[in-house]
Parts: sequence; C-alpha cells; structure tokens
Amino acid sequence: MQAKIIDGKAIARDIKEELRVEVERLKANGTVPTLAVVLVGGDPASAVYVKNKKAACAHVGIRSLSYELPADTTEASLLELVEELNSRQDVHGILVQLPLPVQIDEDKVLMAIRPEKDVDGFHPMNVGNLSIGRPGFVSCTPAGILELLKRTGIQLKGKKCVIVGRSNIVGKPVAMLLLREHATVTICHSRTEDLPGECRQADVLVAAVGIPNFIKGSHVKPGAVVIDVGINRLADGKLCGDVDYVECLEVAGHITPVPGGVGPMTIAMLMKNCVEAASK
Ligand SMILES: Nc1nc(=O)c2c([nH]1)NC[C@@H]1CN(c3ccc(C(=O)N[C@@H](CCC(=O)O)C(=O)O)cc3)C=[N+]21
Ligand SMILES: [Mg+2]
Repeated sequence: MQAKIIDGKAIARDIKEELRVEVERLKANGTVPTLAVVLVGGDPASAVYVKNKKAACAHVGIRSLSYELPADTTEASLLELVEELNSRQDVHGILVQLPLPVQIDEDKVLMAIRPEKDVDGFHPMNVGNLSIGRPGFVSCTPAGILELLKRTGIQLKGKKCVIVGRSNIVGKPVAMLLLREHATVTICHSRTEDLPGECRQADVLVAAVGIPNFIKGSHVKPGAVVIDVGINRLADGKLCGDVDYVECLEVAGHITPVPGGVGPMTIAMLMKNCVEAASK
C-alpha cells in the first residue's frame, strides 16, 4: 500500500489562518506585530526564502521590515543594525537570513540578537531553554516537524525516532522536541556504523543530511513515518529532498513531499514565533 502523503502546505495554511485571527486581536489592542528581515548579499536561494517569508507576513498581517545589505557588509555594521533593531520598541522579531558572507562570524551575529526577539530560536539562551524544558523560542524547522506530526495524529510516546543529521539548526533541536514528547530518540550522522540498520528501527525517520535522495526504500521500516527536511536544488533547478521519494513511498506509512512538506511549515512556525514575540 502506498504511504499517506503529509500535506505540509495545507497544514501550514491552516496555521497561518489561525494566526491571522490572533494578529487581528493584537492590532485591535494597539500592537502591530513586526518582523525585521535582514538579508546580506544576493544568494539566489536566500532571496527566494526571504521573499516567501515576507509573503507569509503579508498574508498573516504581520508587518515586515526589509533590510537588504550588500555582500561586502562588515561584521561591525551588521552588528550595529542588530543593536538598533534590538532597541526598537516597534520591532518584535529579528531574522538574519543564513548563510552570511565569509567575513561575518555567524555565531557572533546570532548571539547579538536579543533572545526575546530571536524568532529563529538560534540564540544559545533559547537553545538552552529548549534542552532543559523551559519556555523560549524553538527554531522553526524543528517546531514545524513536530506540528506536522501532531496535526497528522502520529503518536510519539514510547516510539523510536531516528534522526539522520546532527546540525544545530535541525538534528539536535528536533531530538530535544521528540524527547519532550516521550519518544526514544537516536541521532545518526556521517560516522554512524550501520546507518541503514539504525534507520530500519525507526517508527519515525527524520532525514536532515543535505544529500539528495540519500534515504532509500531499504532504510525504511514498513509503515514508518518519513519526514524529509532536505531542500537540495538540482542542476535543472528542481527541488529535491534527502529522501528517495519514489522508493520510500512504497514502504512508508506516511511521508512528507519536497517541496510542500517541511519547508512551508518552517515559515508557518516563523509566523507563530513572531506573533508570540509581539504578544509579550
Ligand atoms: N535565519 C534563518 N532562518 C531560517 O529559517 C533559514 C535560514 N536562515 N536560512 C535558510 C534556511 C532554509 N529555510 C527554508 C524556509 C522555507 C522553505 C520553503 O518554503 N520551501 C518550499 C519551497 C521553496 C522553493 O521553491 O525554493 C517547500 O519546501 O515547499 C525552505 C527552506 C529557512 N532557513
Ligand atoms: Mg540542513
């Protein structure tokens, strides 16, 4: 039997509709939720994501302020902009699009954003709060994955979840979120011995490796939930996930497509974090 396709685009649309109502309420109370989006340089993929984020803001009713800086921007001037946005009362969320040009230390910039405005959830304070179970902003892709699982009715308690990829932005925080749901969590990576064997144990398999079609049908336990976090741009311009979709569709119980799976959820969670930032 073919896997059920989890429609991330539709679920993201539902979430944005829910947020629209909250934004109207905030506006009625005199607060216009505002996100500052900072883009340094002209990376074409980043430009697409930033455009999508601004479109989502417009849809939900969030005001977005756009800062497009040249590729040769210095670290000092970017930090100066972050400081200005930190101190502005009318700015609730700050997003500095990654990756940044080589002359800028990303860590330094992310640490400069006030944790209360860190709607990306990348500041060590928010990362730490997540890992010890305190409230704070959760980064958008991991939060989006959990929301997809919840709204699809996938039970996580006691289930075996295997994550392939150990990045700070996806692998590690998604592990923390799954643990919080009482799942048994394994994080695999490039040095894992017998990766296919680990993957085949998974009730929920999360692929975040950045290699097109890396997860094959033979990695998947029949009936498992397969979440594809990959966004690989192929030479022909098409988007491709980390999961071999055609193969895994025949084995999995549920699967997310690329595009239209985790990507739109990332943006919906960014909107959710902005609304939360503005509510405080
Ligand atoms: N500070 C920061 N925060 C981020 O959250 C952040 C970032 N930097 N840098 C890059 C990654 C990547 N990312 C995506 C967001 C939306 C889609 C998305 O909308 N994807 C659509 C397709 C979009 C397309 O056609 O290219 C989909 O999967 O259906 C993908 C990827 C956010 N990131
Ligand atoms: Mg990645």
